[in-house]
Amino acid sequence: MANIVQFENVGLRYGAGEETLCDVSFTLRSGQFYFLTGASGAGKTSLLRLLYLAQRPSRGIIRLFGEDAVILPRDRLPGFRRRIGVVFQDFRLIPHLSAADNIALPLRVAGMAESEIARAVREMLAWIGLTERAGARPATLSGGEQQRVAIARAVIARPEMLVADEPTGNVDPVMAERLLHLFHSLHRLGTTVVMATHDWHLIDRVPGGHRLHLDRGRLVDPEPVPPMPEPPPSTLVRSGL
Ligand SMILES: Nc1ncnc2c1ncn2[C@@H]1O[C@H](COP(=O)(O)OP(=O)(O)OP(=O)(O)O)[C@@H](O)[C@H]1O
Repeated sequence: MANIVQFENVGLRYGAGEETLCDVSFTLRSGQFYFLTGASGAGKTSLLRLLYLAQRPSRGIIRLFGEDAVILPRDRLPGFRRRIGVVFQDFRLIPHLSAADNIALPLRVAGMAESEIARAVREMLAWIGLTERAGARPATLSGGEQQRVAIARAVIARPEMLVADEPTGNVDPVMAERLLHLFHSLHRLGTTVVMATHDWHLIDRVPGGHRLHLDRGRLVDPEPVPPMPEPPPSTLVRSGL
């Protein structure tokens, strides 16, 4: 199995002061599912930004698709970025475009014929269960619906790697489960998935999934996933249990 990403002693410093990421080294293998965990402020978004080439490291080596990504000339960045689908924490859907046009965006940028785009978008809308909302603007969609549109846009051009920053952060547990199912189905098709999450219990839902854990900017051995908390006693009384 090929290595798709290699970080060696990567450090990232924003301005002066402490490094936000320090001596981060890991390898991601093609076709695997990775969870990136860590407390708020541990550096998850920063690490993902290095991964999808939105940010260069302050030091260290990053190899992406077998090439040195740190010294990659600027004109080769777009080609590399097209191989990576990104689901942003805040969705970043274009407000004046419909759900269908948001999803179509990567294919339009790539210059695909409109008839092919229409077919691919139809398939994507069906896959995310939003066929009926094809013409809706993002502001009229629920958080979970916007999230699914963002996922469809990230994967429509069949990226080799999908990077998602807290994709289940703003949705209820049922929607979180559905979104995870979408990611899992992509993983089964061979896409490498990297998902930052606070939701430790999602990790149990992906058999064979790997975990990278950040603690204040350093990758450390993850502690075991804590058991699901008991409901507060008042709910038990109310439900007569
Ligand atoms: N552009 C930036 N300029 C300066 N500092 C930044 C910048 N982006 C992030 N930081 C700082 O880097 C640290 C790590 O932030 P980051 O967003 O990577 O953490 P995170 O683990 O993703 O947090 P969360 O779970 O809350 O999203 C924080 O202290 C943050 O304030």
